[in-house]
Amino acid sequence: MYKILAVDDAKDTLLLLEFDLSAEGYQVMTTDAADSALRLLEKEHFDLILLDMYMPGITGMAALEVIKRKEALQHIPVIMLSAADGEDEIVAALELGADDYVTKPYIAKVLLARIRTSLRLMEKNRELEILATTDFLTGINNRGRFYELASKAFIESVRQKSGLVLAMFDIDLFKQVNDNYGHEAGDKVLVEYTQLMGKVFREYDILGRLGGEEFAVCFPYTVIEEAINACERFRLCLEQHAILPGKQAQETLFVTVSIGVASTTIASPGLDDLIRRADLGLYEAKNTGRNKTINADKLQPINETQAPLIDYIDTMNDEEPAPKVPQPQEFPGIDQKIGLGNVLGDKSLFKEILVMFYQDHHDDKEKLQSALSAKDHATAKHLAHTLKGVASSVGAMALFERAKVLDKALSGGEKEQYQLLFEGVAAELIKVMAGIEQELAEQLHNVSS
Ligand SMILES: Nc1nc2c(ncn2[C@@H]2O[C@H](COP(=O)(O)OP(=O)(O)OP(=O)(O)O)[C@@H](O)[C@H]2O)c(=O)[nH]1
Repeated sequence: MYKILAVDDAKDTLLLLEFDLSAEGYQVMTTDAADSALRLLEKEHFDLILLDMYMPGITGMAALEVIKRKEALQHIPVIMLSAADGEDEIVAALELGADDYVTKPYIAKVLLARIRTSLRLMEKNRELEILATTDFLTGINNRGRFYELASKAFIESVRQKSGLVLAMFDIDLFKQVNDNYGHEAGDKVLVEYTQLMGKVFREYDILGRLGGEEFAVCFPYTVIEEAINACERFRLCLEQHAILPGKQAQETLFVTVSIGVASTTIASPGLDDLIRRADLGLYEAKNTGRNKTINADKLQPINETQAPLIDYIDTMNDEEPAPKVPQPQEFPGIDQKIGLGNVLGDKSLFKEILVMFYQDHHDDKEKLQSALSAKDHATAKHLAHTLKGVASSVGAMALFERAKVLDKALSGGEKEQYQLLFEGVAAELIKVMAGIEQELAEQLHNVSS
């Protein structure tokens, strides 16, 4: 039931309004002064306001100005009621933000019709706002809304000198979920994952889906240790959370998540910097085995001039990240445990796949370079994206990471990064392809002849 606030200094008008509106099924509250109306609006929720223009004390126009300036109130439709029917008054009220203007004495039928129209418009605006700010699949804040809310929380934390923490989340090897169980199952995982987030984190933590399988949480009034505890609680819950990939599915699946966490304890010039640092923690988590939370505040301080590049450069070091368990490195640049795992340990099938990978992608370096030189970024993106996918399938994880950052840069239009990132991909491609060439020379020869 809609709740309407009627404000008028004439008691008889209030009685009449109460009668007409109640008869139409609205819940009505009345008050005879603007100051008490503003106090009521602070305390209670209303769906619409009927506001007299001229009242002793604060005028209706002054109250209107306050309502339309306050973020929490400005969406409430206001219909001005006035005996004054001069065009200047009407224009002034509408320009100040009134949604409609009705002259007194009013005709009940007309006033009720105008109320219905205002409420209908308000509903449509609400729906549009939800569409514009909510992630369609999971129902949580989308990227834009997350940034808006987190920015406000950041500014508030600076004002209040209170702690604020930002965490970036990325589901591990999510591509494999899609590849093995289908896209619908992938969507189901994302939905259940978000529901679990909603259960584990507090109501006033800000959750957002930044895109794909990437999520973020902003923790206002929180120190990093508390946020890490919350993230770890979530990570452990997720690890044990069995997901049924489809209605008819027999077996359940499990996913894990990598998390990077950064706080404002380390002077942050802004939210973007905080996000960038949390992202570094996330990369570190991915590069050191996944399914873990990394405190980015404890990572090596970054030379500020290098900072914008760091997302990309950190995966382009000459040194490979040290694997947890040393792997027999038959194929340079390829983690056989992962590659073999993808074909359920079938070694001969794995070798066949490597041969196919070689055939299809050994000249990707040249193709990528010529697409970039021709500024054909759509083709370059397609190549990088495909390479990323197949590299992870064969276990070429460093190549996967480098193709991934190039793919991401191409999606984001970060032109100045393209060549540098391409060189990282090219170096890794040369290494991986040379290894396959050397180890599988015979098979490659058989295929080509
Ligand atoms: N089902 C589904 N998949 C999505 C959605 N958005 C993105 N994806 C998929 O998420 C996958 C992300 O894969 P990658 O970026 O390669 O990373 P990953 O497999 O999670 O590997 P790591 O992040 O390195 O652990 C891609 O296969 C996308 O197609 C979505 O809305 N639904």
